Amino acid sequence: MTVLRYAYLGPAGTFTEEALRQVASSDDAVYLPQTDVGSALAAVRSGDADRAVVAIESTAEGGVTATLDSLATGEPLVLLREVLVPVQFTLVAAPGARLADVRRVSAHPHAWVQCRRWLAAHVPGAVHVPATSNTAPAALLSDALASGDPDAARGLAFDAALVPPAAVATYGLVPLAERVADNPSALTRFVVVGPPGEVPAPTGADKTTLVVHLPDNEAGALLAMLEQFAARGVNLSRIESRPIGDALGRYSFSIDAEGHVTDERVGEALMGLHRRCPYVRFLGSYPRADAVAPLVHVGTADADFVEARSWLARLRAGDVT
Ligand SMILES: O=C(O)C(=O)C[C@]1(C(=O)O)C=C[C@@H](O)C=C1
Repeated sequence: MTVLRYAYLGPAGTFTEEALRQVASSDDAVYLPQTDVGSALAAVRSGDADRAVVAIESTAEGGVTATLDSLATGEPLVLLREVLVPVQFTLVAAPGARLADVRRVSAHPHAWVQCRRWLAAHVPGAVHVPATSNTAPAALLSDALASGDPDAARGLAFDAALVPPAAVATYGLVPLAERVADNPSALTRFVVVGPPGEVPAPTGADKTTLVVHLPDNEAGALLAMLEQFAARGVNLSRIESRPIGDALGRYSFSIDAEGHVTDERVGEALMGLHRRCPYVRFLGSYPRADAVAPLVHVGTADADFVEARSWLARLRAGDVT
């Protein structure tokens, strides 16, 4: 059995690691924690890892821009699978700390956004100390407590940290508050990313992710791009614009479409994009985590496209009956 190496946002205990556990147990795979999403994807590009697991979208923030931007440029990578993880936090601090004394809270920027209202209500005026991941401050606090120096924890840049509930035990920390979240149903969507070369087989409930640039200075170019999907009955579940970065006003569209590249309607939409748009990057077709099959509208099933193509072939052969 090939043991795959997975790069992901560490240190241990992140939600990303929770997503990775749904994909491969640490008994059957090598876990390679990284300091950021860009490094996890770079490890796949350089061949130091076989796969990366990265957050791509959350109910709080929408697209994870570090992931979207890294996938949109550079050596091509493809998405192989998606995984959903419910997200709630535990506020941790050194033993003996009181919620009323918390002035500085360390948190990943996405965690901060997901808990903003809770923080305003329970630690009003607390300053955000940004962290590179949800467990980076947990590791710092744990090291400070383990050092045996009673002043080490006081010397940290924060009084408390928002961490994934599972990280509390991993780092031997004390919870100050649990189930911290503005939205108790918050979800983060993660993707498993690999080098190009394989497209997961269609399941009937799939997603296709694309990066599309529009022609410059063309009125209605965005509408024309969207029509490629609409005319073929392809529903979009996410579309967002990201700056291309070379000039103001130039944007790249990151798109999740329902369906698989082998579906006729998705294939036809892709051909339309290829004809109309200056740049289309295919980031893969993979099974939907919720396994919900798309609604197929009248005239957009595979058989409808096949039949329409043979009708056209008959017309071209002079058969107009
Ligand atoms: O995986 C983690 O724990 C992270 O720190 C990253 C991340 C993210 O990038 O969105 C993951 C889940 C939460 O939405 C907040 C932060």
